[in-house]
Amino acid sequence: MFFRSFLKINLRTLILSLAIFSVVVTLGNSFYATYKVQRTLLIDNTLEANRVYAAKLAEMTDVFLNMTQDHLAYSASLLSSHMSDSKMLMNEARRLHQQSDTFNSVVVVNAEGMIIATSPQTLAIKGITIDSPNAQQSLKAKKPLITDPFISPAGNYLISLSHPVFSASGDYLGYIAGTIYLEQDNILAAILGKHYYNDGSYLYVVDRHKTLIYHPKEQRVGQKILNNIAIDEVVAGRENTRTLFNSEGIEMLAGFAPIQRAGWGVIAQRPKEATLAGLDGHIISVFIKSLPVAFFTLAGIWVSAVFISRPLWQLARDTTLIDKKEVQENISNIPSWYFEAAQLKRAIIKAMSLLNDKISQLHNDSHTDPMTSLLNRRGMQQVLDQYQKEQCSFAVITLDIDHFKRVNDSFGHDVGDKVIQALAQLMRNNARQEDALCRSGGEEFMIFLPNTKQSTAFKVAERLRLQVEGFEMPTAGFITISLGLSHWSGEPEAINSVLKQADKALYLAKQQGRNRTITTKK
Ligand SMILES: Nc1nc2c(ncn2[C@@H]2O[C@H](COP(=O)(O)OP(=O)(O)OP(=O)(O)O)[C@@H](O)[C@H]2O)c(=O)[nH]1
Repeated sequence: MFFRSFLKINLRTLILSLAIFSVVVTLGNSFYATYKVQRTLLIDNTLEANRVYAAKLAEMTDVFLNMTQDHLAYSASLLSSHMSDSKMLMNEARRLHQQSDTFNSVVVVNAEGMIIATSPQTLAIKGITIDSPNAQQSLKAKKPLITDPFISPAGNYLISLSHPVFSASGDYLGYIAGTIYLEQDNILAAILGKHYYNDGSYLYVVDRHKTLIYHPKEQRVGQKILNNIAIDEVVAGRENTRTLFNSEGIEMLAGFAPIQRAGWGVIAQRPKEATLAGLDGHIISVFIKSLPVAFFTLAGIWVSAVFISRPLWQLARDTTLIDKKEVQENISNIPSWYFEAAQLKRAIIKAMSLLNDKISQLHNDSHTDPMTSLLNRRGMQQVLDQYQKEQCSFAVITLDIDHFKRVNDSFGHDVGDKVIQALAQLMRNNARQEDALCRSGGEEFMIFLPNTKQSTAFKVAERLRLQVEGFEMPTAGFITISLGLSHWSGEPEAINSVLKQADKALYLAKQQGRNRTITTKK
């Protein structure tokens, strides 16, 4: 069923459908590929931008920590011969504290762990011996150190950078330490704590134990984060990018880098949704911009489809009217501008002319007598139908060879045939172009003379009779014919009755002695 209706689709529709299908598939595929490429590009670029940003901050933090350690080292060298000079200790602590916003406080601790100088002095911890494990890290280390975050005796959440103080003879005398409060303003907070994103992006810093040191949500500072692949990697010292879900289940594009000096990690991340937010609009604008070209392409295809299919369509249409007279000329006039159409047109024209020849030959064969090439009874009937249709008056002569049996009997059938053919030729010689000659039976003939008066027809009959009489037939010699004549002047008289009258006249001619022409009396 489908196949049958499929066959009825015309070539133009087929070309158009195929072209539209190809255009839609190609465009759709291009949009999909563009979307995919843009999406991957946006994600990769964002991941890379976050990694670079995190790496830059990590590098700046490393530079800052190195510089800070250098400052502490310088102070430690100044204090090595003045650890018992409390005024000197106090002045150096103040200088270090006040020269920049690096430290929130500075303390000097002796080898026994007792705080012997502070700045600011309001700290009120001078004389206290430190006992918390975190605070004791610097004492035990006896080398430059950045502590893990801890809560100070004064209740601040901080980290401490310390440098040991040795005497000229190399004895350990204590250390000088600067503290950086993680929840207050200072240079490190300015580097790591303040960022100006407004699209849901943010940055945070973890220490070597995966504890948050800086985070935009201050309440989360101090929280330990487990099950975060970015944090796992960055504390292992790797700089990389990752797509992950944050604690709120939001998909994030994270770039991270370690701060080598402290063993911390900086993680910069942006929501994937915010990254891709503009992409749909971008693709829609690409689609809208490509519409005019798509429209003109389709219009071009449509025009081409019409142009290409027209010759074939015209050929197909005209071949369905093959029985119409003017079809061959119409087909010849079809402009077939490409090879296949031209070949097809040529083949159709050739087939049609062969067919017409064959048909007219068959028509001739079925309407003529093969021996004499005169009309047979079918041909005669066609002529009569034509006269009747056109109301064309005519005279009819029926004629018959006299004693033809004798010819056959005396000379044989072949000679008889030759006589019949010779008589047919004599009839032809006597006839006008418009006369119709017919062999109506074995040795019986009829001559139809359109638009001819009975008297004229009589003269024609007599002329023929005399010619036959005077003509020597091959082998058989001389013969005679008898003729009967009648006339049809149009309706209402039936044509058949006119033929019967002619037959009757012939019969009379035979009866009256043969070799004569008899006209019917009306
Ligand atoms: N050779 C030959 N003979 C034919 C043909 N058709 C009919 N005949 C013969 O024509 C003869 C007609 O004979 P008849 O009907 O007796 O008439 P006829 O001998 O001509 O005598 P009338 O017509 O009375 O003068 C028959 O012998 C047929 O066999 C033909 O095609 N060829």
